[in-house]
Amino acid sequence: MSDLDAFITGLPKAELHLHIEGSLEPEQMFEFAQRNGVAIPFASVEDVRAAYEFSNLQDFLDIYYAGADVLRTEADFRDLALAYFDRAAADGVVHAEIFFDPQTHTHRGVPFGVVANGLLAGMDEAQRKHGLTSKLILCFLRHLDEADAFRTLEQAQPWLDRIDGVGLDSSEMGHPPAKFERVFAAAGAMGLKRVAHAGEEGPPAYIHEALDLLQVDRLDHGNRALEDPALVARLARRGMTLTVCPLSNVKLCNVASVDVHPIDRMLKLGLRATVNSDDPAYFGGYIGENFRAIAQGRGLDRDQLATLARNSFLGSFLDDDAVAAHLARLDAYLEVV
Ligand code: HPA
Ligand SMILES: [Zn+2]
Repeated sequence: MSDLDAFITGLPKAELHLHIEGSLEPEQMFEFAQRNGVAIPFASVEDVRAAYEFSNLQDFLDIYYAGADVLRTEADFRDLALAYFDRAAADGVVHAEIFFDPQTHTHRGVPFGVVANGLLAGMDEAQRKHGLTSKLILCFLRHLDEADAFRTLEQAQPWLDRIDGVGLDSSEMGHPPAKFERVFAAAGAMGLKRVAHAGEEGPPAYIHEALDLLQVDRLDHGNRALEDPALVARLARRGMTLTVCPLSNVKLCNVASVDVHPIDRMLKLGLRATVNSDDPAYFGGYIGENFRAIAQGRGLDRDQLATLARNSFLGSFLDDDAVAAHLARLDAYLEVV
């Protein structure tokens, strides 16, 4: 391992943009398919990996929703979550705020509680096993309508003490944040944090809507804000956290390569950017790989990498004392390396 690899791995960090269904590795897809008696349209793990060539978000989503069909039982969701936390812990993640897509499961007959209880069991186990803390964010699928999102929020009621926020994901183009203004207001009134994918493929106007209509506490991706200087200034002034996902941006053809990724431009513009893995099983790497890819591609130095890690704690939904404790641990690490 090079010095830089070791520095990145040891850097305490939080992951703020991770779809747990997107951590389903091909090997696990076969394992779950077999134990649940589910047929999958692939002959081998290599076949699955070969299918992961995407030219846009929708290409990926089609295969991602198909893959999720092997997830049936509480044990599946627990094992899925724990496998992610094992990898995250090995990459120096000490806190993770993970997304789940309940509608992907309830629409095929898997009850909300099976999903939530399984994930929560995995989260509890990760805390015992690794000391890794986590929070759960319920994402509404934006290609479905708002009434469906309201039904999902209703189904979540018994678990709201263990769910920290709501998010908005799936096909962005043609499904602007405005479509979900009322359900986000309802979630906010319940005390839930609010985040939304915006500006991944969609225009800067969608980011304005996420801020103005959804009142988001954090912005997922946000890359296309760079096209709108007034928006950049607004985000910087507010200290809005952007959960940037470099390998995802490249795999979904939103950025040509990590060599031209705008992560350092975002930092220079005063944006509170963070590095995250999005759907690591599909996009070629977990958070450590994302850090390494941009460090190499953009020649980031240790100070810039440390800023990205610091931003991950500042942008988390942890309370002030916990954030201060993580920042102190990060500073202590930077003192000794
Ligand atoms: O990268 C993504 N973008 C939008 N929706 C998603 N759902 C899973 N991953 C993604
Ligand atoms: Zn995402």
